[in-house]
Parts: sequence; C-alpha cells; structure tokens
Amino acid sequence: MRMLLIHSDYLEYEVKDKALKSPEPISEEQKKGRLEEVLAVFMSVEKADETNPEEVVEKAVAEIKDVASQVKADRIFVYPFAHLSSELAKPDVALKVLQRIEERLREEGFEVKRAPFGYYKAFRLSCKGHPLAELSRTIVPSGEAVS
Ligand SMILES: C[C@@H](O)[C@H](N)C(=O)N[C@H]1[C@@H](O)[C@H](n2cnc3c(N)ncnc32)O[C@@H]1CO
Repeated sequence: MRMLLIHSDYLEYEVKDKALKSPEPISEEQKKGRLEEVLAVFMSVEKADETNPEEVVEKAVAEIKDVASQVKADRIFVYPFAHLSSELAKPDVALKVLQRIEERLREEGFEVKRAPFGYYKAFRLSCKGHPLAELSRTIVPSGEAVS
C-alpha cells in the first residue's frame, strides 16, 4: 500500500467517466464531494497487500491516525489513487481494503469521506504547505519486502 497524505484547506472531486468496466455503484450525491480542513489520503493498494489485507488495513489506519494527530486533523478523505504504484492489487481486493479503512477510521472517531472507486475524477486540492502537510507512507504485510 502506498499512501500520499496531504493536509489541505479542502479537497473536492467530481466523477467524470468510468475507469473500470464495473466501477463501484454510486448514488447521484456521491458524484461530487468536498471536505474542508481535511487530511487527504491518496492510496494505491498493492499486489503484496493481497496476502494479508486486514493487517494492511490496521497498519494504514495506525499511520493515518499518527499523521492526523500530528497535523491536528479530525477529518479524513480516503481517495483511491492508482498512480502511486506499478504493482496494483486487483480492483475487488483494493475496494474492500479502502472500504474497511473508511469504516475503521470512523470507528476511531474521524469524520470520513471516501471518493468513489473505479472512476476518472476531476479534483481540486488546497495543500496547506506547512512542513508536515505533504507526507508519504509505504505499508507492507509482515513477511513481504518493500519493493
Ligand atoms: C484514474 C484516476 O483519475 C483516479 N484517481 C483513479 O486512480 N482511479 C482508479 C481507482 O479509483 C480504482 N483503482 C483500481 N485499482 C486500484 C488500486 N489497486 N488501488 C487504488 N485504486 C484503484 O480504479 C480506477 C482505475 O484504476
């Protein structure tokens, strides 16, 4: 799992076209989304994560919680982003991992939005630019090497 974490004044997206043959079914209201004062987390779920998705979910949640507490963000935007890795997990595994991360972050008390999975999306982001505003993290299940 590769994550790019951007502490932002806002992140907004608009769904454009399908990027997968069968993208995640979404409601009309999910076609656009915006959060203000948010930690945006762009995530590529990787092939290696398929060996232990639940462990990767827990490690990702721990990392996100750590960064959120450092930048004092209580809103998280989970953003599926297939451009941080060249060894992507299959879409069905990736979607489940991202849905579970969303669920677990809510359980931890964050306000959470997740951008729809399997689409081309336009987005606008306003990075705050402070020293911790742009971070990346790599997560691998135990026993896997970081490539
Ligand atoms: C395209 C660009 O504008 C948009 N932002 C996009 O990336 N769309 C991705 C993700 O939503 C999702 N997706 C598929 N596989 C994965 C994966 N392994 N990890 C994360 N997302 C995935 O499926 C889309 C096509 O790869």
